[in-house]
Amino acid sequence: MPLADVDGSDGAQSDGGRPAGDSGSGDSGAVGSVAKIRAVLRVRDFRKLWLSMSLSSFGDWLGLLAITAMATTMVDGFAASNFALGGVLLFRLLPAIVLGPLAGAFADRFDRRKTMVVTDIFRFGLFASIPIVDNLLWLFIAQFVIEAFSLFWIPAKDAAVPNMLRKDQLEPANQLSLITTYGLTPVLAAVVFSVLAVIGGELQQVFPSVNEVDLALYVNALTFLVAAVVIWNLPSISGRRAAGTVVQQESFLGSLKDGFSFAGHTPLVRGLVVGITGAFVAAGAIIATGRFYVEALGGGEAAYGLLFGAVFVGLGLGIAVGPSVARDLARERVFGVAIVFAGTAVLLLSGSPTLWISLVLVVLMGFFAGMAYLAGFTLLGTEVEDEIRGRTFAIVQSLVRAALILSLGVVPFGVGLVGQHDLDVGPVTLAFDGARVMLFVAGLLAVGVGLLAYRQMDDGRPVPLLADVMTALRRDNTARRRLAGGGVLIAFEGGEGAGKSTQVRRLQEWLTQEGLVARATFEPGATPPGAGIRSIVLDKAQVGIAPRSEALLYAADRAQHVHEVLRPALEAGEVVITDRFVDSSLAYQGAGRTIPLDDVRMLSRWATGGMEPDLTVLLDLPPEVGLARARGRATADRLESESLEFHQRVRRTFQELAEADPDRYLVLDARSSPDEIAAAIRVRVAELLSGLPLQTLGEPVPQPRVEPPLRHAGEPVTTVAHHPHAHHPHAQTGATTQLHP
Ligand SMILES: Nc1ncnc2c1ncn2[C@@H]1O[C@H](COP(=O)(O)OP(=O)(O)OP(=O)(O)O)[C@@H](O)[C@H]1O
Ligand SMILES: Cc1cn([C@H]2C[C@H](O)[C@@H](COP(=O)(O)O)O2)c(=O)[nH]c1=O
Repeated sequence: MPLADVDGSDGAQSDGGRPAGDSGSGDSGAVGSVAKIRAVLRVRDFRKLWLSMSLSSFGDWLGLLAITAMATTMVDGFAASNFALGGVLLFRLLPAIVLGPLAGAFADRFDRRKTMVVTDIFRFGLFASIPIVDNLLWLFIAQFVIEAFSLFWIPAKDAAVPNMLRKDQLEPANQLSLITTYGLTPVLAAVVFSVLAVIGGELQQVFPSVNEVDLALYVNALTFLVAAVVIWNLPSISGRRAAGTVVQQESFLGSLKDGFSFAGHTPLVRGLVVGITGAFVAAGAIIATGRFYVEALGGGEAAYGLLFGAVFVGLGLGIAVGPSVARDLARERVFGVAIVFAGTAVLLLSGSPTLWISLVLVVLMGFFAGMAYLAGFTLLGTEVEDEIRGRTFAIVQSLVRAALILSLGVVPFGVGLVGQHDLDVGPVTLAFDGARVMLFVAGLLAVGVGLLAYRQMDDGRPVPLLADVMTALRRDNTARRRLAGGGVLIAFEGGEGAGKSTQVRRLQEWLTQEGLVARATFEPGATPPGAGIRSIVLDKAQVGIAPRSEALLYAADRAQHVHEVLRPALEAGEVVITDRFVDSSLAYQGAGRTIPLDDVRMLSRWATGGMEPDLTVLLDLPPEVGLARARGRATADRLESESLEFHQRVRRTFQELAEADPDRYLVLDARSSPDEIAAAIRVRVAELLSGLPLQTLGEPVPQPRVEPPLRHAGEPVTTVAHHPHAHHPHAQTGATTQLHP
């Protein structure tokens, strides 16, 4: 995959790219949509493509305004101008049904950059020819051919974008494209069209044959020429095709068939196709019933305009803020759920008694539709392989247009067929009409396809939807990991000599006896680079380490620990017990060394990618007692040698952290006997693990007692019992049954 040129710090496609909605850890939620879009725009090739795309989109809207104006003025009479207008729209939508899939196969087979440049040049010529030929028939033909060329351009572009960006950048990139295409450029085109109307009047005095419509069409034509030049200079659009690495063995028809077969047999794509098509049938029904519906509510032109505008307000909001609302929820789920909600809004709309309620429902409907469209579009980019992406996009685009034509054509008949009726229900008389009935049917259809899409795409996720939504809304990544079958992280914290190592070892032994895969580990020093860091930070001879350097050293050890030990083990569904984690940095470097706590927190969050323990056991002990225990064990290291006040600040901070989040902490008096402490820990851990899908040892496997790396001379300590990537021959995943504390 080619690397696009990046001006800023953001990389292009890399293996580290994570699909939108992937519930992997990370702090992505904290990054606002605007920042993400800015980051996407720093990718130079994408920025150029986006600019040229925006220009073409602006031209397209301007062209549509000009063409519709031209068509209606070319004929006389109300009926004829309506026919001309309908003809323009029909000739715009029609080619998609026939040519769409062919265009997709073309995009997958041929160099996408060349396809886009050639189609742009043709569109330039055709748009420029309309005012020159100045004839309604040619207008229809040109319109048809232009649309046909657009059909080759769109899948080539849609399929090329994922090659320019990382997977996690696709959603903001789609947000940007959709907002530009359906929000900014139509408004700009309308403004420019009005300006051209003024200029056109002036110009006509000099060139009588040129009016504002001609001018708009020439400007439009020019935008395609400029886009062709820009795209020609973007080789990354071609992807691997440019390097000639794609060997086409099958025939054109064969690849076309493959496209349909892929869309029909891949549950995710099938779900997307069903959902998007059904949603557009419903959307068509809403457009087709709009006028009748408003009339039935007693509204006129202004009310219709308001309702129409409300759809776009909703759509825009759904696209702009939808991802922030959905947060970490898998986009496969967002898609189906959003369509169901949009359908429900339409169902309610069919029974709405007043225009104001209808307006609110229409905004809501648009909002969920926008969310669904963005999620679906992003999934097509992230989940469909480059080789087949063009065809998949094309099939969806064709079906969307076919769905619109179908419902725009059929629904008005339905409205007429039902007519207007009064229904006597006891003492009340209910008025119902064709528009409401059609809306009701459209709503039902949307809910149905939403559910169908959800079922197709949910693909056996272990997490119930409600729990998934709740944890996503709470931004609780830890709970999300646990729910998704990831392991459980338990941290032990406390001052020197509190008994952490002792309890970590005992807990690991008990869990293993209970048949779970449990791993004990520690900070600092559980990885080879970490061991080097440990020897530096604990070495009393290192007298000049600055507080910030010390914080960075511990953070570096932690980042490696997460990368090499914690994350792989958690992803494998293990119970991981760590002797010290982030809180130690907050207590020692934050309170002890007096670095602002927020700085230490930020550093740790960066190092861990946002990982948090599911449970922290704090063994609380007056420092003088702990230090005495520790000193009885070995000579004091660099931190143990700090003053009593230092260790008191450390203790106080541990206590404050626990007080701030009582649900996540178990605070125990470390002066109790080891047995009492171990028993209390077991009760709490049994509660935490109950029912979770964790790695279990298929049959009892005697745990190897690997001798720990030396932490304190002569001290038996907890160890990484298994190599992080070691395979447990008997391990399997299953819901944890009752543990026996
Ligand atoms: N509950 C307890 N009561 C009395 N002594 C204990 C208790 N738990 C552990 N000890 C003893 O205290 C000493 C320190 O224990 P341990 O190494 O488990 O503590 P630690 O918190 O891991 O210490 P450090 O943070 O300094 O590594 C050991 O000699 C251990 O036997
Ligand atoms: C993780 C971590 C540790 N420390 C300190 C705390 C202890 O004094 C030593 C580790 O020694 P142990 O015997 O293995 O507990 O390091 C720290 O200051 N900051 C941290 O983030």
